Amino acid sequence: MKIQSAKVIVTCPGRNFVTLKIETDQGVYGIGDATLNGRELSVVSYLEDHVIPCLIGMDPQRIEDIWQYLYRGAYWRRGPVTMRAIAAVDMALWDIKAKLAGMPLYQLLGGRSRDGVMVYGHANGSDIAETVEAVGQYIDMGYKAIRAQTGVPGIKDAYGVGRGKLYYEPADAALPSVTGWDTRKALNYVPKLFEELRKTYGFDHHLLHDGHHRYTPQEAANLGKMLEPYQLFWLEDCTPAENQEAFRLVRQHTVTPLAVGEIFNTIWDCKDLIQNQLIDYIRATVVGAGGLTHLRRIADFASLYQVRTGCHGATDLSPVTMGCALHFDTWVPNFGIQEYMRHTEATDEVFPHDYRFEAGLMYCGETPGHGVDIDEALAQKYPYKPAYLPVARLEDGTMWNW
Ligand SMILES: O=C(O)[C@@H](O)[C@@H](O)[C@H](O)[C@H](O)CO
Ligand SMILES: [Mg+2]
Repeated sequence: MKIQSAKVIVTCPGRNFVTLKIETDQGVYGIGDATLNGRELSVVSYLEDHVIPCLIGMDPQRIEDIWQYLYRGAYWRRGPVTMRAIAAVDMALWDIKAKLAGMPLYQLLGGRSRDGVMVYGHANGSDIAETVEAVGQYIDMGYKAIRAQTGVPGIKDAYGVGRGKLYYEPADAALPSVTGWDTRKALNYVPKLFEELRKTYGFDHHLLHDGHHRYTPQEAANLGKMLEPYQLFWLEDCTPAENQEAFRLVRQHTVTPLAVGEIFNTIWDCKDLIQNQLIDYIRATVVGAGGLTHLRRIADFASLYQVRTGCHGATDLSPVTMGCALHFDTWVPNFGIQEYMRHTEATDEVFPHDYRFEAGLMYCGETPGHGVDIDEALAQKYPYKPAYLPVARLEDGTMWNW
């Protein structure tokens, strides 16, 4: 069997997605997600100019060998662009292999470890009252776990506050919009949100919060400590993680569970965090960390240290990634939770899929492959539209972490 052709499909049903389609000489094809929010076209070029020419004629069943070829053969290893391109190839090849085997992907990974996969949704509001109400709506929808993000008085466009209740899209402008940040104001406000949430809804639901890289290690430790009475499921991205050692300071001061990793692209970004038990959940994803082939290596390494998975699942990860993630989540023994930001109806029409949400859990389908396809004719109707993530500045104008 040979890879006969491959193409990149860029579509923008409300937000941009980059999809790789690999076709074999025996008529079976597979698709993979290559979306890098705000830098999409860099991955399009990486795939079209530097990967696809190498793939033609290769045996698509040699998933591992092709992964090693693309990783080692690039010479310039790692990074979000390279690893997303490798991920797209990897997802497409696993899709092909599962179709050839006539099996849903989770069977090839090792079969079911659970029926349903617990997911969490994104509740947000401009202030505590609105956010409390939004969390109630997610509870009413059946979610067992809810991430809560609130606007903060005195902060312009604080992170995580969307313009709608169910759909939240951070890439909101043709050039980066400027948002504000003030840690002191956030530290004085965020704990009050969770105090109110626990007072209103009790402790039967998991609550999560995303620090979105905004705090220094000492500030993150302070926040984690202040949140302890509210028993969060996790505090995510509490401080930038390039310096993995920074989490040791946070860990020393709080037992609030820590999650990190949505921007990680290989095991090397999280090896020290995991082996030193500095985190509780690893957020790396199928699309961000080189596909299923590498993500399961990260998960297996994490299982040695009782670190569980908590894959990122924002709207900028396409339904193809969500489909693959749910097969991974159905198999992975050290599963923690899966993020689930619903895609819009327009997106779901471009990417027909067999996964479903029911009573706070998600279920991958039984279709051979990862269960997601792309409607190419419909995809063509939504041309690429430049969109950037915002940037964040402190009140004195200092560039900060968005
Ligand atoms: O945890 C999350 O869902 C966020 O960190 C993401 O929404 C993130 O802001 C986006 O994926 C960035 O594109
Ligand atoms: Mg996050």
